Amino acid sequence: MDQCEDREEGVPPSKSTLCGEHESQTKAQRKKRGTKRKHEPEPSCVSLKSDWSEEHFIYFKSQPVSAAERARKRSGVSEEEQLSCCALCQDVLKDPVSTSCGHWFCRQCICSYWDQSASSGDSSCPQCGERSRSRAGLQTASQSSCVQNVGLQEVLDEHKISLRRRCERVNEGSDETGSRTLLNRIYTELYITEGQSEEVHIQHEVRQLETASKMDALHDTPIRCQDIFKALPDQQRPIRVVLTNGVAGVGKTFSVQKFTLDWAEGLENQHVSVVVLLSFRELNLIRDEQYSLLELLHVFHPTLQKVTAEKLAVSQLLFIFDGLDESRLSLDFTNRKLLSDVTQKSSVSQLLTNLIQGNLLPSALVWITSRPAAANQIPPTCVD
Ligand SMILES: Nc1ncnc2c1ncn2[C@@H]1O[C@H](COP(=O)(O)OP(=O)(O)OP(=O)(O)O)[C@@H](O)[C@H]1O
Repeated sequence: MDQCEDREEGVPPSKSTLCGEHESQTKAQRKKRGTKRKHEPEPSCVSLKSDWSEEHFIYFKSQPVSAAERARKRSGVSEEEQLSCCALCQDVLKDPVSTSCGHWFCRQCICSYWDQSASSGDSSCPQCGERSRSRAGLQTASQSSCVQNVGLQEVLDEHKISLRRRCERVNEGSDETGSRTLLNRIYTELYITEGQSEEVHIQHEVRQLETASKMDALHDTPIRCQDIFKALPDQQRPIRVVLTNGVAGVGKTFSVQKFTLDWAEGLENQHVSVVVLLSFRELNLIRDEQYSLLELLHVFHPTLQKVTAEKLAVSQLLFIFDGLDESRLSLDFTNRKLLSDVTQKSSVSQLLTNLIQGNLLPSALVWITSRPAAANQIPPTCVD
């Protein structure tokens, strides 16, 4: 029997997997309505589209280089040196202020400089010549870093809005009419249970269903999808990598969408600063290309274009990879190519294996969903 095919109706739900709360109410009814089968877009297409995502276009933009950066590169002076020394008096900065191009001066030095050139009405930067904001607009160090953080916060807020738009409406079952329903209106709580990762990996999908009722009560603790990264009382270590295993049509995609929507609406998991929602179907399209993790993020989530490698390193990220059973990547966890730099280019498979193993962004959370037949692609040792 093809393990990936939809299962018969009325079969008891499996444990250590994701199950409909009431079989009669969720899976069976859904099957009658007809579970939507996912279709893979043509690989030749450069626009990525899924049934629940907006259309994304793959494009690259070179990182904008600030005038300050250009000037610094030209002068060969390090940023630290520039920040500690006034370019006018060449002494240690006193009451430091920055011009709009990012150069630092003692407040008194820059004000006297502009006073001297007042006749020409000039308020250009003495260092790079760029026109600057007036003296009232000069910024202190704390104001300047505040502006940078506000910038990042704006980007993250924009990302939340974009994910909210993407997840708030869904196609129900096989309804291809284009009429989309609000996820919150139809979402029913699913029955997710914790399982030993070894059990999940060795079990055949049908055996899981058959033996569901006989399994150890220890694992029979229902978990809300929003709590998927919260450790249970008897769990000692934090949960970093989660693999959610469930039969076809049981609601894995709905769960990751609900999780993402609640996060984007500011309701749950607010300790996560960026959710990166990806499906293996989308990743298949670039499986032969070389990307860095940072580029991957920018390509699939254009709202994150302004997020730099430095910001990624200090942000709590959550990567959601939906539908491992649809993956055409060859995830080789024995490959010794170690990646630890988010700007290092590699194959998508290597990016994923390094991310899952914790070599790349060791503090990033990872959530993978799969039908049981494909779950053994992730070694049990990598799953918390
Ligand atoms: N929590 C839920 N509440 C209400 N309806 C649901 C829920 N989960 C799933 N459904 C219904 O079941 C259909 C299939 O769900 P979903 O695509 O999430 O399943 P899946 O487990 O990801 O399936 P596959 O393995 O085929 O990808 C949805 O289109 C929806 O109609």
